[in-house]
Amino acid sequence: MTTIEIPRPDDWHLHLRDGDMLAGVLPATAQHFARAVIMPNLVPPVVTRADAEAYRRRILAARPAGSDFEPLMTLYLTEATDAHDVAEAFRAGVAMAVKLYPAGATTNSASGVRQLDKVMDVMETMAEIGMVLCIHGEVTDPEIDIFDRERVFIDTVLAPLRQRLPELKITLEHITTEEGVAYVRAADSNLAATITTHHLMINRNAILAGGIRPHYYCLPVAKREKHRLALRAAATSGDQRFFLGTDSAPHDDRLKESPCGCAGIFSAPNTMSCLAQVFEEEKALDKLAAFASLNGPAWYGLPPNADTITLVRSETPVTFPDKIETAAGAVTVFDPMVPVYWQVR
Ligand SMILES: NC(=O)N[C@@H](CC(=O)O)C(=O)O
Ligand SMILES: [Zn+2]
Ligand SMILES: [Zn+2]
Repeated sequence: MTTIEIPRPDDWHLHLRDGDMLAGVLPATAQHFARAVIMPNLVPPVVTRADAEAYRRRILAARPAGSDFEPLMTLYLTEATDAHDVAEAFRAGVAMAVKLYPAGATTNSASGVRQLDKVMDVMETMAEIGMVLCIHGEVTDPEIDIFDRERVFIDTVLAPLRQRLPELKITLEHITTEEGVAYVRAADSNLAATITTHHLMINRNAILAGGIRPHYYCLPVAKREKHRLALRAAATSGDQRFFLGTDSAPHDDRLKESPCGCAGIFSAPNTMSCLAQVFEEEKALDKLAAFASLNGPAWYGLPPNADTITLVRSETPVTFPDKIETAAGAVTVFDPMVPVYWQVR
Protein backbone atom coordinates (compact mmCIF):
# COMPACT_ATOMS: atom_id res chain seq x y z
CA MET A 1 0.00 0.00 0.00
CA THR A 2 1.36 3.39 -1.00
CA THR A 3 0.45 6.47 1.00
CA ILE A 4 1.31 10.11 0.75
CA GLU A 5 0.85 12.73 3.44
CA ILE A 6 0.52 16.41 2.53
CA PRO A 7 -0.43 19.53 4.46
CA ARG A 8 -4.22 19.87 4.41
CA PRO A 9 -5.12 21.40 1.02
CA ASP A 10 -7.13 24.53 0.27
CA ASP A 11 -9.34 25.22 -2.73
CA TRP A 12 -8.57 28.63 -4.24
CA HIS A 13 -11.68 28.74 -6.47
CA LEU A 14 -14.95 27.21 -5.34
CA HIS A 15 -18.68 27.68 -5.96
CA LEU A 16 -20.85 26.83 -2.96
CA ARG A 17 -24.11 28.50 -4.07
CA ASP A 18 -26.66 29.22 -1.36
CA GLY A 19 -29.60 27.76 0.56
CA ASP A 20 -30.32 24.07 0.01
CA MET A 21 -27.54 23.66 -2.56
CA LEU A 22 -24.98 25.18 -0.17
CA ALA A 23 -26.08 22.81 2.57
CA GLY A 24 -25.90 19.87 0.16
CA VAL A 25 -22.46 20.50 -1.33
CA LEU A 26 -20.44 22.12 1.48
CA PRO A 27 -19.73 18.84 3.35
CA ALA A 28 -17.84 17.43 0.35
CA THR A 29 -15.38 20.33 0.38
CA ALA A 30 -15.17 20.67 4.16
CA GLN A 31 -14.23 17.00 4.43
CA HIS A 32 -10.85 17.47 2.73
CA PHE A 33 -10.14 21.20 2.54
CA ALA A 34 -9.35 23.63 5.34
CA ARG A 35 -10.17 26.78 3.41
CA ALA A 36 -11.63 27.81 0.09
CA VAL A 37 -11.96 31.01 -1.89
CA ILE A 38 -15.70 31.37 -2.35
CA MET A 39 -16.93 32.68 -5.67
CA PRO A 40 -19.47 35.51 -5.42
CA ASN A 41 -21.64 34.72 -8.47
CA LEU A 42 -24.89 34.21 -6.63
CA VAL A 43 -28.12 35.70 -7.96
CA PRO A 44 -28.03 38.53 -6.95
CA PRO A 45 -24.23 38.63 -6.66
CA VAL A 46 -22.11 39.22 -3.55
CA VAL A 47 -21.05 42.80 -4.25
CA THR A 48 -20.62 44.72 -1.02
CA ARG A 49 -18.87 44.18 2.26
CA ALA A 50 -22.28 43.64 3.86
CA ASP A 51 -23.20 41.04 1.22
CA ALA A 52 -19.97 39.14 1.89
CA GLU A 53 -20.46 39.25 5.66
CA ALA A 54 -23.98 37.88 5.35
CA TYR A 55 -22.97 35.16 2.85
CA ARG A 56 -20.03 34.18 5.06
CA ARG A 57 -22.40 33.72 7.99
CA ARG A 58 -24.68 31.50 5.90
CA ILE A 59 -21.70 29.35 4.90
CA LEU A 60 -20.50 29.03 8.50
CA ALA A 61 -24.01 28.04 9.55
CA ALA A 62 -24.13 25.34 6.86
CA ARG A 63 -20.91 23.64 7.99
CA PRO A 64 -21.27 20.06 9.15
CA ALA A 65 -21.03 19.62 12.93
CA GLY A 66 -17.45 19.86 14.15
CA SER A 67 -16.10 21.38 10.92
CA ASP A 68 -13.77 24.35 11.15
CA PHE A 69 -13.76 24.92 7.39
CA GLU A 70 -12.95 28.55 6.66
CA PRO A 71 -14.55 30.39 3.72
CA LEU A 72 -12.36 33.11 2.20
CA MET A 73 -14.77 35.58 0.70
CA THR A 74 -14.61 37.48 -2.58
CA LEU A 75 -16.55 40.47 -3.88
CA TYR A 76 -18.17 40.49 -7.32
CA LEU A 77 -16.88 43.47 -9.25
CA THR A 78 -19.58 45.56 -10.94
CA GLU A 79 -19.37 48.88 -12.70
CA ALA A 80 -21.09 50.38 -9.66
CA THR A 81 -18.71 48.88 -7.07
CA ASP A 82 -17.57 51.39 -4.45
CA ALA A 83 -13.78 51.40 -4.03
CA HIS A 84 -14.09 52.55 -0.43
CA ASP A 85 -16.39 49.66 0.48
CA VAL A 86 -13.97 47.20 -1.13
CA ALA A 87 -11.04 48.61 0.85
CA GLU A 88 -13.06 48.45 4.06
CA ALA A 89 -14.00 44.83 3.40
CA PHE A 90 -10.34 43.97 2.83
CA ARG A 91 -9.03 45.79 5.90
CA ALA A 92 -11.72 44.22 8.08
CA GLY A 93 -10.78 40.74 6.83
CA VAL A 94 -14.25 40.21 5.37
CA ALA A 95 -13.11 39.78 1.76
CA MET A 96 -9.77 38.56 0.55
CA ALA A 97 -10.12 39.25 -3.15
CA VAL A 98 -12.34 40.80 -5.81
CA LYS A 99 -13.66 38.79 -8.73
CA LEU A 100 -13.85 40.18 -12.24
CA TYR A 101 -16.36 38.55 -14.57
CA PRO A 102 -16.54 40.03 -18.04
CA ALA A 103 -20.31 40.53 -18.43
CA GLY A 104 -21.84 37.47 -20.05
CA ALA A 105 -18.69 35.33 -19.91
CA THR A 106 -20.02 32.55 -17.71
CA THR A 107 -22.69 31.35 -15.27
CA ASN A 108 -24.34 34.28 -13.43
CA SER A 109 -22.07 36.93 -14.90
CA ALA A 110 -24.75 39.30 -16.20
CA SER A 111 -23.85 41.91 -13.55
CA GLY A 112 -20.18 41.77 -14.54
CA VAL A 113 -17.98 44.36 -16.16
CA ARG A 114 -18.51 45.69 -19.70
CA GLN A 115 -15.91 48.43 -19.72
CA LEU A 116 -12.76 48.12 -17.64
CA ASP A 117 -12.47 51.91 -17.56
CA LYS A 118 -15.46 51.99 -15.25
CA VAL A 119 -13.67 49.91 -12.59
CA MET A 120 -10.19 51.45 -12.80
CA ASP A 121 -10.69 53.34 -9.54
CA VAL A 122 -11.49 50.11 -7.70
CA MET A 123 -8.51 48.32 -9.22
CA GLU A 124 -6.18 51.22 -8.37
CA THR A 125 -7.34 51.09 -4.77
CA MET A 126 -6.78 47.33 -4.72
CA ALA A 127 -3.25 47.77 -6.06
CA GLU A 128 -2.53 50.27 -3.29
CA ILE A 129 -3.75 48.03 -0.49
CA GLY A 130 -2.42 44.75 -1.93
CA MET A 131 -5.78 43.11 -2.60
CA VAL A 132 -5.87 40.40 -5.28
CA LEU A 133 -8.06 40.59 -8.39
CA CYS A 134 -9.31 37.16 -9.50
CA ILE A 135 -10.26 37.08 -13.16
CA HIS A 136 -12.47 34.85 -15.30
CA GLY A 137 -10.25 35.35 -18.33
CA GLU A 138 -12.40 35.06 -21.42
CA VAL A 139 -13.59 37.65 -23.89
CA THR A 140 -17.31 37.70 -24.60
CA ASP A 141 -17.23 38.99 -28.18
CA PRO A 142 -19.57 36.68 -30.12
CA GLU A 143 -17.22 36.97 -33.10
CA ILE A 144 -14.48 35.18 -31.17
CA ASP A 145 -14.56 31.39 -31.31
CA ILE A 146 -15.31 29.90 -27.90
CA PHE A 147 -12.08 27.87 -27.98
CA ASP A 148 -10.05 31.08 -28.50
CA ARG A 149 -11.66 33.25 -25.85
CA GLU A 150 -9.00 32.76 -23.17
CA ARG A 151 -6.08 33.38 -25.51
CA VAL A 152 -7.72 36.51 -26.95
CA PHE A 153 -8.53 37.76 -23.44
CA ILE A 154 -4.88 37.49 -22.47
CA ASP A 155 -3.72 39.42 -25.53
CA THR A 156 -6.39 42.10 -25.66
CA VAL A 157 -7.48 42.62 -22.05
CA LEU A 158 -5.08 41.15 -19.52
CA ALA A 159 -1.78 42.23 -21.04
CA PRO A 160 -2.89 45.87 -21.47
CA LEU A 161 -4.38 45.90 -17.95
CA ARG A 162 -1.13 44.64 -16.43
CA GLN A 163 0.80 47.27 -18.36
CA ARG A 164 -1.50 49.98 -17.11
CA LEU A 165 -1.51 48.77 -13.51
CA PRO A 166 1.54 46.56 -12.91
CA GLU A 167 1.20 46.83 -9.13
CA LEU A 168 -2.14 44.97 -9.14
CA LYS A 169 -1.88 41.34 -8.02
CA ILE A 170 -3.92 39.16 -10.37
CA THR A 171 -5.01 35.53 -10.18
CA LEU A 172 -5.93 34.31 -13.64
CA GLU A 173 -8.56 31.73 -12.76
CA HIS A 174 -8.99 28.25 -14.19
CA ILE A 175 -6.51 28.54 -17.06
CA THR A 176 -7.14 26.09 -19.90
CA THR A 177 -4.55 26.82 -22.59
CA GLU A 178 -0.84 26.53 -23.28
CA GLU A 179 -0.94 30.26 -23.99
CA GLY A 180 -2.27 30.84 -20.47
CA VAL A 181 0.51 28.74 -18.99
CA ALA A 182 3.15 30.53 -21.06
CA TYR A 183 1.79 33.96 -20.18
CA VAL A 184 1.91 33.26 -16.45
CA ARG A 185 5.38 31.74 -16.70
CA ALA A 186 6.67 34.81 -18.55
CA ALA A 187 5.36 37.31 -16.00
CA ASP A 188 7.98 38.65 -13.62
CA SER A 189 5.64 39.44 -10.74
CA ASN A 190 2.07 39.93 -9.52
CA LEU A 191 0.54 37.16 -11.60
CA ALA A 192 -0.52 33.64 -10.64
CA ALA A 193 -3.03 31.13 -11.98
CA THR A 194 -5.38 28.51 -10.66
CA ILE A 195 -5.85 25.22 -12.47
CA THR A 196 -8.86 22.96 -12.04
CA THR A 197 -8.75 19.21 -11.52
CA HIS A 198 -10.97 18.49 -14.50
CA HIS A 199 -8.82 20.48 -16.96
CA LEU A 200 -5.91 18.23 -15.96
CA MET A 201 -7.96 15.12 -16.78
CA ILE A 202 -10.17 15.80 -19.78
CA ASN A 203 -9.85 17.45 -23.15
CA ARG A 204 -12.68 18.61 -25.37
CA ASN A 205 -13.33 15.11 -26.68
CA ALA A 206 -14.94 14.34 -23.33
CA ILE A 207 -17.70 16.80 -24.17
CA LEU A 208 -18.23 16.01 -27.83
CA ALA A 209 -16.85 12.67 -29.02
CA GLY A 210 -19.31 9.79 -29.25
CA GLY A 211 -22.23 11.82 -27.92
CA ILE A 212 -22.74 15.17 -26.23
CA ARG A 213 -22.00 14.98 -22.51
CA PRO A 214 -23.28 18.00 -20.62
CA HIS A 215 -21.56 17.10 -17.36
CA TYR A 216 -18.19 17.83 -18.98
CA TYR A 217 -19.28 21.27 -20.13
CA CYS A 218 -17.80 24.11 -18.15
CA LEU A 219 -16.26 27.49 -18.85
CA PRO A 220 -13.64 28.04 -19.95
CA VAL A 221 -14.48 25.01 -22.07
CA ALA A 222 -11.90 22.19 -22.14
CA LYS A 223 -9.54 22.55 -25.08
CA ARG A 224 -7.39 20.24 -27.26
CA GLU A 225 -5.10 17.60 -25.78
CA LYS A 226 -1.94 19.72 -26.18
CA HIS A 227 -3.44 22.28 -23.81
CA ARG A 228 -4.26 19.65 -21.22
CA LEU A 229 -0.66 18.46 -21.39
CA ALA A 230 0.62 22.03 -20.91
CA LEU A 231 -1.62 22.39 -17.84
CA ARG A 232 -0.36 19.10 -16.41
CA ALA A 233 3.23 20.21 -16.89
CA ALA A 234 2.52 23.51 -15.12
CA ALA A 235 0.58 21.99 -12.23
CA THR A 236 3.17 19.31 -11.53
CA SER A 237 6.20 21.60 -11.96
CA GLY A 238 6.17 22.94 -8.43
CA ASP A 239 6.26 26.50 -9.86
CA GLN A 240 4.80 28.68 -7.09
CA ARG A 241 2.57 30.59 -9.51
CA PHE A 242 0.33 27.59 -10.27
CA PHE A 243 -2.03 26.18 -7.67
CA LEU A 244 -5.33 24.39 -7.23
CA GLY A 245 -8.67 26.07 -7.77
CA THR A 246 -11.13 23.25 -8.37
CA ASP A 247 -13.88 25.50 -9.77
CA SER A 248 -16.22 22.84 -8.42
CA ALA A 249 -19.49 24.34 -9.66
CA PRO A 250 -22.63 22.40 -8.72
CA HIS A 251 -25.80 22.67 -10.76
CA ASP A 252 -29.05 20.76 -10.45
CA ASP A 253 -28.81 17.95 -13.04
CA ARG A 254 -32.02 19.19 -14.66
CA LEU A 255 -30.23 22.44 -15.57
CA LYS A 256 -27.23 20.57 -17.00
CA GLU A 257 -29.20 17.96 -18.95
CA SER A 258 -31.18 20.41 -21.00
CA PRO A 259 -31.28 21.77 -24.57
CA CYS A 260 -29.31 24.74 -23.26
CA GLY A 261 -27.35 23.19 -20.40
CA CYS A 262 -25.43 25.44 -18.08
CA ALA A 263 -21.67 25.51 -17.50
CA GLY A 264 -20.01 23.96 -14.47
CA ILE A 265 -18.45 20.69 -13.27
CA PHE A 266 -18.95 19.43 -9.72
CA SER A 267 -15.72 17.81 -8.53
CA ALA A 268 -15.58 18.50 -4.80
CA PRO A 269 -16.10 14.88 -3.65
CA ASN A 270 -13.29 13.29 -5.68
CA THR A 271 -10.94 16.16 -6.50
CA MET A 272 -8.11 15.07 -4.19
CA SER A 273 -8.33 11.47 -5.45
CA CYS A 274 -8.20 12.65 -9.04
CA LEU A 275 -5.27 14.98 -8.36
CA ALA A 276 -3.22 12.25 -6.72
CA GLN A 277 -3.91 10.12 -9.80
CA VAL A 278 -2.70 12.90 -12.12
CA PHE A 279 0.42 13.58 -10.08
CA GLU A 280 1.24 9.88 -9.89
CA GLU A 281 0.85 9.52 -13.68
CA GLU A 282 3.20 12.50 -14.10
CA LYS A 283 5.68 10.96 -11.62
CA ALA A 284 5.31 14.10 -9.55
CA LEU A 285 3.63 13.01 -6.32
CA ASP A 286 6.35 14.99 -4.53
CA LYS A 287 4.87 18.16 -6.11
CA LEU A 288 1.26 17.56 -5.02
CA ALA A 289 1.77 19.43 -1.75
CA ALA A 290 3.09 22.49 -3.59
CA PHE A 291 0.12 22.56 -5.94
CA ALA A 292 -2.69 21.77 -3.49
CA SER A 293 -1.39 22.98 -0.13
CA LEU A 294 1.54 25.43 -0.32
CA ASN A 295 1.57 27.67 -3.39
CA GLY A 296 -1.91 29.10 -2.84
CA PRO A 297 -1.32 30.27 0.74
CA ALA A 298 2.04 31.74 -0.28
CA TRP A 299 0.39 33.80 -3.01
CA TYR A 300 -2.38 35.06 -0.73
CA GLY A 301 0.04 35.75 2.16
CA LEU A 302 -1.43 33.11 4.47
CA PRO A 303 0.30 30.32 6.39
CA PRO A 304 -0.17 26.78 5.07
CA ASN A 305 -2.43 24.57 7.15
CA ALA A 306 -0.75 22.96 10.15
CA ASP A 307 -2.52 19.59 9.94
CA THR A 308 -2.22 17.06 7.14
CA ILE A 309 -4.22 14.61 5.06
CA THR A 310 -3.09 11.20 3.91
CA LEU A 311 -3.89 9.78 0.50
CA VAL A 312 -3.86 6.03 0.13
CA ARG A 313 -3.34 4.13 -3.11
CA SER A 314 -5.45 0.99 -3.50
CA GLU A 315 -4.71 -2.05 -5.65
CA THR A 316 -8.05 -1.70 -7.40
CA PRO A 317 -9.77 1.46 -8.66
CA VAL A 318 -11.81 3.39 -6.13
CA THR A 319 -15.39 4.34 -6.87
CA PHE A 320 -17.37 7.45 -6.14
CA PRO A 321 -21.10 8.07 -6.16
CA ASP A 322 -22.35 9.14 -9.61
CA LYS A 323 -24.27 11.97 -8.01
CA ILE A 324 -25.13 13.49 -4.69
CA GLU A 325 -28.68 14.24 -3.68
CA THR A 326 -29.38 17.70 -2.29
CA ALA A 327 -32.61 19.39 -1.31
CA ALA A 328 -32.01 21.56 -4.39
CA GLY A 329 -31.79 18.56 -6.71
CA ALA A 330 -29.32 15.86 -7.72
CA VAL A 331 -25.81 16.96 -8.72
CA THR A 332 -23.64 14.72 -10.89
CA VAL A 333 -20.09 14.19 -9.64
CA PHE A 334 -17.16 14.61 -12.06
CA ASP A 335 -16.29 11.28 -13.70
CA PRO A 336 -12.59 11.40 -14.66
CA MET A 337 -13.07 8.73 -17.38
CA VAL A 338 -9.97 6.85 -16.20
CA PRO A 339 -9.47 4.53 -13.24
CA VAL A 340 -8.47 6.39 -10.08
CA TYR A 341 -6.65 4.47 -7.34
CA TRP A 342 -6.28 7.12 -4.67
CA GLN A 343 -8.46 7.98 -1.73
CA VAL A 344 -8.21 10.39 1.20
CA ARG A 345 -7.92 8.37 4.41
N1 LIG B 1 -16.89 27.24 -14.43
C1 LIG B 1 -18.13 27.13 -14.84
O1 LIG B 1 -18.38 26.51 -15.89
N2 LIG B 1 -19.16 27.66 -14.15
C2 LIG B 1 -19.08 28.47 -12.97
C3 LIG B 1 -18.69 29.88 -13.27
C4 LIG B 1 -17.22 30.06 -13.62
O2 LIG B 1 -16.34 29.76 -12.83
O3 LIG B 1 -16.93 30.53 -14.73
C5 LIG B 1 -20.43 28.42 -12.26
O4 LIG B 1 -20.70 29.28 -11.43
O5 LIG B 1 -21.20 27.49 -12.52
ZN1 LIG C 1 -15.03 31.34 -14.25
ZN1 LIG D 1 -15.73 29.22 -11.17
